[in-house]
Order: sequence, then structure tokens, then C-alpha cells
Amino acid sequence: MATYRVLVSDPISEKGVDALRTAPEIQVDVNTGLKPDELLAIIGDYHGLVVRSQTKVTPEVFAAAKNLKAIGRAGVGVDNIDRNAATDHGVVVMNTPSGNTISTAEHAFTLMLSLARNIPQAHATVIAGKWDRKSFEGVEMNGKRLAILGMGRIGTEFAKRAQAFGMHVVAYDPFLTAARAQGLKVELAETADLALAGADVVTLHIPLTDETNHILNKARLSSMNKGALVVNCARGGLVDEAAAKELLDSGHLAGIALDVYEVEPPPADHPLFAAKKAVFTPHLGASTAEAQENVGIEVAYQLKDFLVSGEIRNAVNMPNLDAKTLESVGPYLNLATALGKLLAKIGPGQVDALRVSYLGPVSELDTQLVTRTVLTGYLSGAHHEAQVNLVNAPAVAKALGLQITESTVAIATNWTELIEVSAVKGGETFTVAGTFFGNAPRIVHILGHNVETNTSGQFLFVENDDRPGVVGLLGSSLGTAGVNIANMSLSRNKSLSRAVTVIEVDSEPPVSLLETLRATPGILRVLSFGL
Ligand SMILES: NC(=O)c1ccc[n+]([C@@H]2O[C@H](COP(=O)([O-])OP(=O)(O)OC[C@H]3O[C@@H](n4cnc5c(N)ncnc54)[C@H](O)[C@@H]3O)[C@@H](O)[C@H]2O)c1
Ligand SMILES: O=C(O)CC[C@@H](O)C(=O)O
Repeated sequence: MATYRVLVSDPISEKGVDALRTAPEIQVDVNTGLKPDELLAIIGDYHGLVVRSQTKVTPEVFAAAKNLKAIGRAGVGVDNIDRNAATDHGVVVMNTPSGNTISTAEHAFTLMLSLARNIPQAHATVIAGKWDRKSFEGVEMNGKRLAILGMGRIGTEFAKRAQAFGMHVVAYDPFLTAARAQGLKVELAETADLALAGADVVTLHIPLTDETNHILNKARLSSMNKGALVVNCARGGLVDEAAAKELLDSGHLAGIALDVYEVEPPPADHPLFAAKKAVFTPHLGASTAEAQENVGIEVAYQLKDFLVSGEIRNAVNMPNLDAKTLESVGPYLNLATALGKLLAKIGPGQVDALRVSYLGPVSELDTQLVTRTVLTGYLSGAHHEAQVNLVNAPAVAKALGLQITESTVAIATNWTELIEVSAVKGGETFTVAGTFFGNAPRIVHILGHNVETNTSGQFLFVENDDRPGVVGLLGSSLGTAGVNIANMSLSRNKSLSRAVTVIEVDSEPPVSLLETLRATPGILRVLSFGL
């Protein structure tokens, strides 16, 4: 019986679809070429969505996608998916970053060589019955200065091929270190401007963002050598097409090769199509049998593993949680959820900040993920309207103005290890903490009291003046109401003359009992909640 429905809305390899179909928990529908309103009409039925670049996953789609948990992008660029909307709606977005690297590097390299040797133009004349050996004199790539913007996966592969062709490679990438540049035998440019000045060829391998939009603008293109060639197999919008046209017309640029366009598909009368020395392909970088099989299979397994077992690989809007990490942090995540929920139940409302401290061996884990889990527990425990999950918890907290801080201490003094969660409000701190007894997670501290209780179940929390008779009253009242006590933890704070009782009960106490207890002199606070 399928539990999750997955829509494949762009063509992916048959092997990818088959990989999804092998999971009995998943029902797959392949429905490609949907118009935006057709997608809106059906997306509410699906828990998973698989796309390439054609499907535009807009905020409207997310608003209609009430059951959507994850989107798998069979490819690298996720610019067809509104990431902010995905995060706000708690939807994990995963891509398949490496499956099409080689194919795309090879395509970009092919574009460069075709451009240098006028391959498409020469081909057209031969098949038109002409034998023109004069019009198509090319240029060698050997010895030319090549600027690569973006030395990630594809840029690096391009560089290796260019070196084999005897090109001098200058690379700019904000994350390229001098040591790595040296290892790759490329000249490291400190800025894009420095990489481009005096270059004979430029190739782009960067994502399209607000910052990189029109990164190849008129000034940078003009700083290249006269006769320079431009290759873009990354994303349209990186090249200012109007500026490129101007510089091609003036003769400063010799040629341009594009696989991607500011608008896709580009209009038939695109101004650059008139350029004499140019090569255009319709976004074919990843279109090889190998790349499509790689990304199709990868995306299928990633989506399946997420839906069925909660593993998160290659997510672009949250930390990853692979099977190994899931195994090591799993028990801590349960404790973290309980602590977050508990603090939301017993702490004050409208707090300014949440502090999570990890003491002992737990401090060596991927605490980022555990903190997200605490926050998710806290926000869901506080009954926020938004459906809070690991993906959107930080965004929900930010919108609420709730500050999150995290600290780690290698050695815990009173416990082997401890997770402490504190809510801070107006300078006052409200803390709960938990640890493990063997493999069992336990809550060991509540608002200044040392207790010992379970992390899940139904609880009655009572704060009272420290005087005789209260425990007896609680026991007899619960007994009379037919509520069985599973566990009871008492803690007194002598200096405050206060006591706290945490009772784990087998069923929810009736409201009338809670009201009676609240009206009892000496009983200061009574809360009933589930964790
Ligand atoms: N044409 C196609 O079919 C096709 C196929 C695959 C990928 N792509 C596109 O190629 C691009 C690169 O893919 P990748 O797998 O190499 O990604 P990647 O993440 O491995 O590399 C991108 C690199 O760009 C760098 N970068 C970011 N901003 C920069 C800036 N302002 N200047 C210089 N460098 C900057 C990053 O630091 C990173 O190293 C992406 O936009 C992707 O969508 C296109
Ligand atoms: O799906 C495609 O063919 C395009 C993929 C490519 O643009 C990517 O970013 O991975």
C-alpha cells in the first residue's frame, strides 16, 4: 500500500523512474509538460516532486502543495524552484550536484572548440553543396589565455581539458584557495575583473544569483583581448546579451557560444543569432545518456530515502542527514525534540532567545542539526500556526524575532553528557536539560529542579509550596479520577521553599481534576501535556 505519491513532472531517465517504483511505499506518476495551471490543480495530491529545469516551482505551486515534503531536482541548478517559498513551506529541495558534471564540462569545451573553428557555419556550407575553404579560418586554443569564472565541479573539469590543450588558465572563484589553485596548476585571480582583463576566452561555471546576474557586463567583456571568445554553458543571465551583441558588432569580441539564455527558449529573432561567428545549443549541457541516467537514478534514491526513512542528501535548503549521521544523531534528535517541546510547555511565552548548550561527547556531533530539532520541537510545542519542521524552523524563528544561539563544552561536570535548552526573556533564563541513562534519553532538569523523567508520554507538571500533603493529594486525586501513575519525580528547592512534581500518567487527566488542583491552596501551577 503506497504511502507517498511522487509526481515526475519533467522527463528523467526510465531507470530513475524505475528506482522510485521499486519502493512499495511510493506511487509514481509521470506527467510531463504540464501547464502551470495544470500543475497547480494536481500538486496538492503529492508528497514528492521530481523536476529538471522545465517545471517552474513558484510560490503559488507551494501554496497549493499542501502535502509536499520534498522536491528532487535531476540536475544542478535549482533556479526554477523558489527556494525561499520551499523553505517557508517546510519543503526540502535536493539536487544531484555531480551526475552531469563531466557531460556539461565536455559540452562547454565542445562549444569553445566549435566556435574557434567555425564548425556549425562550415558544416552548413558543406551540406549546402559549397566547398568554401577560405571563409572559415579558425584560431588555435594552444597558448591562449582562458578565464574561468567558477571553479566548482564543472569549472575544474573544464580547466583540466583546457590545460591538455595547452591553454593558460586563470580562474576566479571566491572559494578557490591559493593551495587548491596551485594543485590544479591554474593562475588564481583575486577578482573577476582581474581574471578577465587580457583574456582570449572566457567560460562561465557559476550559479545565477542576484550577485552574478550580468557578471559578464560590457566593462568586463571590453577588458578582454580584441578577438576574444565567450562561452556560457552555465545559466542565461550571467552574460549581458545586449552588451555582448554590441561588442560582437564592434568587432571587439570575435564570437560567442551559448547553451543557456536570458529567456529560455530564446525568441527566434534573438539579436545574437545574427552574429557571424556563433554557436548556439538549446540547453544541452547535461543532455547525454550518461548524465541523465546518473541524475535520474540519484534523484530517485534521494527522494525515496527522504520520504521513506528521513535521510537527507544534497539538500540546498537545510543541513544533510545521511544514513550514518541519522544513526549517530537519531537518539539525540528524540531528546532534542522533547526538550524543545517541554520548554515550550513550561517556559514563558514570547521569549527573546533560545540557547542550546551541548556538554560532553554530544558536543562532537553535528549539533547544527540537533539545534534545528530543538527549535522545531520548541516551535511546534508552542502551537505556532505555521507547520514547523526541520526545513523551515530557522525561518519561522527569524520571522518571530527569536534569536538562536548554540554553545558546546567538551566536558560535562555532573553528567557524562548533557543537552541544556534555555529560553531567555527579559534577562531571566528558563532551563530544561536532558541526558542518557544507558541508551534511554531522560529529562533531568526542569526550571532549577533536578528531576528524572521520560522524554515521551503524557505528563502532569505541578509546582507547589514545599509543605506536607501535596504528593498524597496528587496521588489520591489522580487515583479517584482513574488516572494511573506510571512514574513520579519529585524535586524540592529548599531555599525557595518550592517543590516540583513531574508525574508521567497513562492517560490525560480530566480538566475538572486540573481545575480542582489549581484551586488548591499551596499549589502554584498545574500543567498537563504530552511529549
Ligand atoms: N547547461 C547545462 O545544462 C548545465 C548543466 C549542469 C550545470 N549547469 C550550471 O553550471 C553551473 C555550475 O555548476 P557546478 O556543478 O560546477 O556548480 P558548483 O557549485 O560545483 O560550482 C559553482 C562555483 O561557482 C562559484 N561561484 C559562485 N559565485 C561566484 C562568483 N560570483 N564568481 C565566481 N565564482 C563564483 C562557487 O564558489 C562554486 O565553486 C551552475 O549554474 C549549473 O546550474 C548547467
Ligand atoms: O535538466 C537539464 O537538462 C539541465 C540541467 C542543468 O541546467 C543543471 O543545472 O543541472
